[in-house]
Amino acid sequence: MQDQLTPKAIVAALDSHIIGQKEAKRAVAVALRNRWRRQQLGAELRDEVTPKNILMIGPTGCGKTEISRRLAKLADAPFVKVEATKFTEVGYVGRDVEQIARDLVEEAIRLEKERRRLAVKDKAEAAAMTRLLDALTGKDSSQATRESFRMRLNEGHLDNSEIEIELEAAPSMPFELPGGGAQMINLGEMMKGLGGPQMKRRKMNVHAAWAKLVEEEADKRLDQDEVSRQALADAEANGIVFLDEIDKIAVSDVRGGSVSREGVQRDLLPLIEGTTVATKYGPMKTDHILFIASGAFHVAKPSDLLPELQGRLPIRVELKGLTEDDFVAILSDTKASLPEQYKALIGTEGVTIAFTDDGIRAVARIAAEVNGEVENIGARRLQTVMEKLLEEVSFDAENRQGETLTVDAAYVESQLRDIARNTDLSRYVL
Ligand SMILES: Nc1ncnc2c1ncn2[C@@H]1O[C@H](COP(=O)(O)OP(=O)(O)OP(=O)(O)O)[C@@H](O)[C@H]1O
Repeated sequence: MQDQLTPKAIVAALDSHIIGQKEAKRAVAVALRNRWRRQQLGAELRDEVTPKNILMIGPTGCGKTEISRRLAKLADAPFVKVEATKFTEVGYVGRDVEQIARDLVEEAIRLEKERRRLAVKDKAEAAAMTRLLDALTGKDSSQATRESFRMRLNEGHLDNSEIEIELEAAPSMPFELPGGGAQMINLGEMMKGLGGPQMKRRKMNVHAAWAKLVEEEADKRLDQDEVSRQALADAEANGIVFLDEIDKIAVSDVRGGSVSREGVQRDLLPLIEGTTVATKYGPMKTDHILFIASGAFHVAKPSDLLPELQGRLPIRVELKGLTEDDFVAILSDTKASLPEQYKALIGTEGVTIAFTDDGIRAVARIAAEVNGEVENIGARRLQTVMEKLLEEVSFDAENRQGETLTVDAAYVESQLRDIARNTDLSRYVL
C-alpha cells in the first residue's frame, strides 16, 4: 500500500478534499514519499536521513491543517496538532514540550489497537455474544432461548433495552507515576496476580453494551507489549506533528510571568533536532518525526525565528487566501462536501434538498463578502453560512416529510441577505 503512495498519487488523493494549494500539497507529498524512500535504504544510511520539515505560510482557514491531517490519514500515520502558543501560557515549564512526543505515542497506540482489533474481531464478537447472552438469559438458559435472543439481537430489536453487564473496572494498561515517564507499573498485570481484573456491574443499553464487550474481548486478545512496541516504532518512524501558530512565538518580546517566546523556541528545538523522550511505553526517539509548522506570518517573518529553528524548517510553502471561486469549488467538487453532508442529514427525515448552481454561487459570494467585511476566517466561513442557511429546515424537517427544498440563489438571498448586509449582525451570526 505504502509503496503505491507516490507523490503524484498523494497529491491526487489530497485533491479530492482540498481545493488549490498546489505547492503545499506537493511539499507534503514529497516529504511522505521520502519516508518510504528512507525505509528502503540500508540501516547505516537510513539513520543519517532526517526529515525535511515544512513551514506552511498562509492565512487562517486556507487548508494548512486539513492538508496535514489528510496526509496523515492517507499514510495511516499517527498525527497530533499543537498550538505553539500553548507553551507561552503561565504555568508551563520547558519540559512540557516533551508532552508532544508522548501525545504522539498515545495516538500511535490508538491506531495500533484499531488495526489489531480488526484482526481479532471475529473471535472478540463471538466471546462478546456469549457474555451478552449470559447477561440477558442467564448462564444456564436453554440453547433454544439463547438462539431466539441471538436472532433478536442480530436484528437489532433489543438495541434500546437496558441491561446490566460486568465490565473490567480498571484499565489493563500501564500508567505513569508522577515524576517520570520511564517508571511504570502495569496495573492489568498486577490485577492478574491478584486473581484477575476487578469487575464492575454497569447498566446501559444493549447497543452500548455490545460495543463495550467487543472492545474488552478484543483488548484481551491483544498482546499489550507488542502493541506498545509497534506503536512506539510507528510514532518514531511515521509520526507527524502539526505545530500551529509558530509565527506567534517568533518574536521574543514577552515579559513578566509568561514563558518568553524565544524560550519556547529553545524548548522546541531539541524535539525537532532529535532527542529521546521518556514515555510510559519506553523511550522514544524524535529524530524522524515529520514536523509541519504553520502560521499566517502577518507580523513576524520566518526570519524572526531562531536561526537554528529556521534551519530545521527548510521547506517553505505559501498557501493562498481563498476566493469566491475557490469557495464554489469547495462546495461543489470536494468529497463529502458541506452540501452533500446537509443533504444526507436532512434526507434522513424524508426531506430532499436540491442545491442549484446559482444557489452554491450565492453561498460562496456571501461567505467571501462577509470574510472581506468582518474578518477573514477562510473556508471556515462556509460552515457558519451553511448552518444559518439551513437552520429553518433543520429545525422543521419533521413536519416537512416528502417535501423538496430547492436551494437556489433566491432562497439563499431570502435566508441570508439581511444578515449579510448588516455587518454588525453578521459579526455575531455568520
Ligand atoms: N483549500 C481548501 N479546500 C477545501 N476545504 C478547505 C480548504 N481550506 C480550508 N478548508 C476547510 O476549512 C476548514 C479550516 O481549514 P484548516 O483547519 O485547514 O485551516 P488552517 O489553514 O489550518 O487555519 P489555522 O491556521 O487557523 O488552523 C476545514 O474544515 C477545511 O476543510
